[in-house]
Amino acid sequence: MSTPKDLAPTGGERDENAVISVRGLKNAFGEQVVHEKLDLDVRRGEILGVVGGSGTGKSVLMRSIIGLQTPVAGEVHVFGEPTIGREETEATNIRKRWGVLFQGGALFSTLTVAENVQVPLKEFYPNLDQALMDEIAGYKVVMTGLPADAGPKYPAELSGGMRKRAGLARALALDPELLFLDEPTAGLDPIGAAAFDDLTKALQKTMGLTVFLITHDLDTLYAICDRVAVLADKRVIAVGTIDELLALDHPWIQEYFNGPRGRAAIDSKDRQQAPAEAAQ
Ligand SMILES: Nc1ncnc2c1ncn2[C@@H]1O[C@H](COP(=O)(O)OP(=O)(O)OP(=O)(O)O)[C@@H](O)[C@H]1O
Repeated sequence: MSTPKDLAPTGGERDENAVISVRGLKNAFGEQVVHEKLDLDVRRGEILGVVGGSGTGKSVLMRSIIGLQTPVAGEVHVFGEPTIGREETEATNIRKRWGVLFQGGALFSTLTVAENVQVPLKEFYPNLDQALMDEIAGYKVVMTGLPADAGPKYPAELSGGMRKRAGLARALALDPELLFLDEPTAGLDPIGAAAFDDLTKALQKTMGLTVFLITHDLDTLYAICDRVAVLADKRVIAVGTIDELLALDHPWIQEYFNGPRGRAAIDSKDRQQAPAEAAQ
């Protein structure tokens, strides 16, 4: 077996093809150090799954990348541009190019679905004609698999799965190149979760999206992630395909991927692939 060191991001020069590049990141809350010397590259066009035990700092990492958390030290580049300490106009120009689905959808409860989708449009393009905004919102609602009549509904009138899709519609409002998803399938039933995975994969393919996806969902990792980054010991200890990670001698990685749930996810993937291969 190899060790996590073999797949650990090495820092050093930024990869020119990386959409997100993190070097030497340190985050701390008082005495509690969450990240130390964390390096990570996310390649253009990939779905990168980000996993790690609860409290290892997956959400804090995402918040550092999108500028909601100011790190103690380190550098973050997105689209080749540094994101820390930028002037407001420069930061806005970078922010326009990504969309974020926060845990739970984070919809504004007093706004309808269509109005939620229009929030980023109004923020970044305040002079857009209302009719055009309605048209864009309607298109995004349908694009995420919601019925067209979901637009005028309020979040409280939607199921959990529909709320996630509405959050995704808002994240896609500005046709982003990069999408951040924080535990998108948490709380969904297995069929709803699989459908959301399919939607994410389809969007990645059709829009050429790069996706940074935090998840605990092993089925999601197997179904749609090109590579997986593992957070432990305050940094990314390894990043690679699941097969590459499975070959690593690390207790958490072995327990996570080779434990009962990991094996069930492999079985489920094998069952899904078998009919397709038999049909060939
Ligand atoms: N604003 C904050 N103030 C103080 N501590 C924080 C803050 N945000 C996060 N933390 C702490 O940082 C650590 C990492 O939190 P984070 O939410 O990133 O974990 P996570 O890996 O996403 O966990 P989970 O899988 O449970 O969602 C936790 O110990 C958390 O309590």
